[in-house]
Amino acid sequence: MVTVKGVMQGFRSLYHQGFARIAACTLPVVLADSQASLHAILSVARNCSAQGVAAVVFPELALTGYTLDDLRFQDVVLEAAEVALKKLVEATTDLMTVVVVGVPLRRGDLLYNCAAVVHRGRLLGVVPKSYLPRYREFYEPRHFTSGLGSTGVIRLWGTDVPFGADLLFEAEDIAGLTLGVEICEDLWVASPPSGALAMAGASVILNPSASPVTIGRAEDRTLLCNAQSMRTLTAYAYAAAGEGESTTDLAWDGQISIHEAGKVLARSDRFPRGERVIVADVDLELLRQERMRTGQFGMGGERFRRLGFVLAPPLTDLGLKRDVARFPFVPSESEHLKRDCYEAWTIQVSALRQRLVASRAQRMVIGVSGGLDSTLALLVAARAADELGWPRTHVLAYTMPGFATGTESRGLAHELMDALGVESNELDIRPAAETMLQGIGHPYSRGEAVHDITFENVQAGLRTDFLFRLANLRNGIVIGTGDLSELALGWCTYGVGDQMSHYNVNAGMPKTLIQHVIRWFARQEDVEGRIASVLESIVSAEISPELVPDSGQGVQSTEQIIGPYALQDFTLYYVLRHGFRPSRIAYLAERAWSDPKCGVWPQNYPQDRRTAYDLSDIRHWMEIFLSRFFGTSQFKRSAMPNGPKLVAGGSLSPRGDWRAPSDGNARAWLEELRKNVPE
Ligand SMILES: Nc1ncnc2c1ncn2[C@@H]1O[C@H](COP(=O)(O)OP(=O)(O)OC[C@H]2O[C@@H]([n+]3cccc(C(=O)O)c3)[C@H](O)[C@@H]2O)[C@@H](O)[C@H]1O
Ligand SMILES: Nc1ncnc2c1ncn2[C@@H]1O[C@H](COP(=O)(O)OP(=O)(O)OP(=O)(O)O)[C@@H](O)[C@H]1O
Ligand SMILES: NC(=O)CC[C@H](N)C(=O)O
Repeated sequence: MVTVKGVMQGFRSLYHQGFARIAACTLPVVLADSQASLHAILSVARNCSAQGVAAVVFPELALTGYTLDDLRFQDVVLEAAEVALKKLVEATTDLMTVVVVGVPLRRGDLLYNCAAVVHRGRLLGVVPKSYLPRYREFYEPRHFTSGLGSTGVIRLWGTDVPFGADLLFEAEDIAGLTLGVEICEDLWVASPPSGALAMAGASVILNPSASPVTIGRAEDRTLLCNAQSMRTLTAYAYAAAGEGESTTDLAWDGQISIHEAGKVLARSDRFPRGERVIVADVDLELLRQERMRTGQFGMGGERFRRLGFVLAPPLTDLGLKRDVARFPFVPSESEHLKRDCYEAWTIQVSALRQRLVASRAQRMVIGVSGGLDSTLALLVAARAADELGWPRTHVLAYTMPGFATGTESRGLAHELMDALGVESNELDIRPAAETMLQGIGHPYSRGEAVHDITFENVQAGLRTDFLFRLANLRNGIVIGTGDLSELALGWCTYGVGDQMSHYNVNAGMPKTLIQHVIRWFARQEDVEGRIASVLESIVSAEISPELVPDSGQGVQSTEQIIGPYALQDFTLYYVLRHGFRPSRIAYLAERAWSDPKCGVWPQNYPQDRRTAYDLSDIRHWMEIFLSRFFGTSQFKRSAMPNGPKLVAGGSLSPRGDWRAPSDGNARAWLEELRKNVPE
């Protein structure tokens, strides 16, 4: 990709970052007055071009109006439409935007319902509608011929223009921007043309429509657009006719929407008076990445003709017209968040229940620190016990204070174990830790204040050792607590340490989601007030491993060492699910995180944690993420215990979602970050 003046200049350009700006428009038509419609269409197209829009779609037969019935055969109407189309082509010479507009066109002795694709003074091609509805309120075959399977040219104003259902419009200067067109009913059939267009490479489908409104039809359209964009892994822009269409027997609501891989990116109000234009930046790199993973695209491309055009978009900062979630693992919409919490929780409980049955375990053993991870794991264990009809006392919970255990977390651990009615135990690991430190000749045993990794890992290791031996002693299995974010960062003690367990219910759980699941659980109707209140206290506390004693500078803060989980989970999501370049993730992170007043925070997210991160924070913490994720921590994941995948963003199990060499390095990622992200 070319940039204006070196790479850094393009950093904030949406086109440089692999997005394309797409628009859909509905506008009042004047029936059989192509000149008036042309005027309105041109004014929107000019506006789109000024905003850096790559392609805009207008409704079906927008140049004449859809509801002409037998007037469609009137020569005066058809000639005026051709004249208007010619004027439209000429008027776009200086516009960057590809204009897709519906128009009836004669080809030989036949009439077709077409979409004209116009760019910078050229009619790139004409796509005829394949499926003509003839049921209920529709009579299209009375006038039009189906374009299904058609290929060739159409002669207009003395020149031959590519014509057919086999056309793809390919931007030569924008990687991954290939446009395909289908028209209204084409989307409603069992196998829409956009399926084959996408398989052949179309990444953006534009659909000019004229869909009369009846009760419930809006949802049907949304369902179809979402499903088709998901199935074809495309962006799908839909524009339906509205004002000005005849209401003889029908009415028109002018629905417009832009979808991407199953999600609505933009939509406008329906039944508008006057024109409506929506604009969204579609993620071409995301679509390419998703397609590459499925390995099914790129087939059957030989029977399509590729018509090139040069978009030449500005590579300046045009903003980004799409929501970038601060927390990709946590939906901000409250009903959606509740649903995800329920799903995560239910998956954890059911997976553990199955493992308990299969392993014939009679008890569960778990270390409870009073922190987030072990709290969630304990809740899951207690519910699994209930569902199997076990007494709660078969959950053997151990709090195991070490050299740096705070009184607050210890207190919370006891309150939680008591409130849940599990078997509550306290096991002081310090005597054993002292023996071990002495045995290995650690300076701490000689009275020196050396709190190094060995000092930390002796404690984490002994806790695990105790839990495993207790499991042997009491016919149980050890329930793991380490979460997905810790696994990503290698933030756990390997082997004889919290990296290991018999079954880890949290292995697929991102840190940023855990607090929401615990809060959601605490607010369930059947949860006792006492349990709810201890859970709220746990969720509010600072995240700390409590392995190093407080030397007067406050409690050891995990996030000061490995970075804010908010940012690290952001990077993790895009690395794991989409394989994006670090600089692109940094660009997205800046959009999501630089202004705390922008966008929606998840419900109940504490006000005092609503922070901002600027690009230099993002760059700094991403270096740490990349070094740890690609450079030093894979060996811990390669040997991780079993546990269920939870989020669509991915899991890190080498048997499930993520395989990587245990002796890799982070150089390529760090270089890309340093080279392409401004300091
Ligand atoms: N590729 C590779 N293949 C095989 N072995 C490899 C290796 N790379 C390093 N190693 C070896 O692995 C060892 C390092 O790994 P490890 O022993 O785990 O130790 P390490 O990763 O250095 O330390 C564990 C870190 O996790 C933190 N932690 C521990 C426990 C709980 C929590 C929490 O908050 O939840 C945090 C703790 O504060 C510490 O910073 C070294 O002996 C090294 O030589
Ligand atoms: N004082 C403790 N008593 C019992 N178990 C502990 C204690 N400290 C740590 N553990 C066990 O080791 C795991 C990892 O510990 P750590 O507290 O260092 O960080 P964490 O991963 O943030 O977990 P949590 O949120 O549960 O504290 C805990 O989930 C818990 O199972
Ligand atoms: N113009 C059309 O092809 C309309 C048919 C389509 N089933 C709809 O209602 O949207």
